[in-house]
Amino acid sequence: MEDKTHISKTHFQDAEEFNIGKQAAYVSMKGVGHKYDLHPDTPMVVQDIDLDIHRHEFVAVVGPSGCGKSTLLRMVAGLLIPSHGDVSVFNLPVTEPRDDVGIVFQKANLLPWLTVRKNVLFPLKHKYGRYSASDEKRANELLDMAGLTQFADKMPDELSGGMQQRVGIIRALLLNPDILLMDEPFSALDALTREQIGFDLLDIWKEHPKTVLFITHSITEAVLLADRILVMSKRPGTVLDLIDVDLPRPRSQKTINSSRFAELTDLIRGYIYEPNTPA
Ligand SMILES: Nc1ncnc2c1ncn2[C@@H]1O[C@H](COP(=O)(O)OP(=O)(O)OP(=O)(O)O)[C@@H](O)[C@H]1O
Repeated sequence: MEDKTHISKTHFQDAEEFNIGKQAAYVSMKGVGHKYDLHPDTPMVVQDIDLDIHRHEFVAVVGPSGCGKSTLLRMVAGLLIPSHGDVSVFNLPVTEPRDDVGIVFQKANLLPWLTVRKNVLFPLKHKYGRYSASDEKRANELLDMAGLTQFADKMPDELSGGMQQRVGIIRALLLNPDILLMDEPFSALDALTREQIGFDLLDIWKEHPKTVLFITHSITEAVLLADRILVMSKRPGTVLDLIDVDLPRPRSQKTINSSRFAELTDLIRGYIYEPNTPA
């Protein structure tokens, strides 16, 4: 059996060493573009993307459907190598998925034959062949934080969609990634659950700070959650603006009702619903 302590240190040492240079970007995209088919006549999907995401920053990406938001995330995740430009994590080119980068997708994809707690612990078990009592304690703490303690021994199909998505987030957090990539994680949820789970995510993020790249269709969700918002044009997706969300934290329902919140959402709506780029 592999020695987990050793593995963890090896995988996470880039982040640890990188922390020395605190000003440097955890995630960096320089001149990034991509086309899935390299034929000269095939148009780019995304183009000329420059973005630095710093330690513990929460950056959301919004843009019209098909503008390449998920493509960007997949490049940071190491699931896709850009055809143009450079993507780096901790100043290292991204060539494959990394253990210190967690991903949450639209569907939680829980294993239906495992309890909630075992689902959360599954990546550790899969990676290291076992998990420790302290891993289990941490899983319980995170489940508690997400209000899921009484569901820990239930099977996934006994949970609502919102609960399943919370479990997916906790599962990603249990590996303690330095970077969390979230690809429309709440888009399958109803509006009320979606808003509540957004607040839950902010609580978890406050207790367990991560560098977050969050893809969403929802302008209000982006403004509620993020420190900065990358607004993309329609395909080929380029950067229309990178907006500082100067709303105080902690954010609450009061934030949503504030005039500044309305100004920021209006600004982004203006970008997305105006014909910024030719069809
Ligand atoms: N594996 C692939 N092969 C070929 N084309 C792809 C592939 N994945 C995505 N595309 C195309 O790239 C474009 C951007 O897709 P992507 O999913 O990144 O956009 P998106 O902004 O996340 O979309 P949405 O908001 O609708 O989820 C789309 O036109 C899509 O059809």
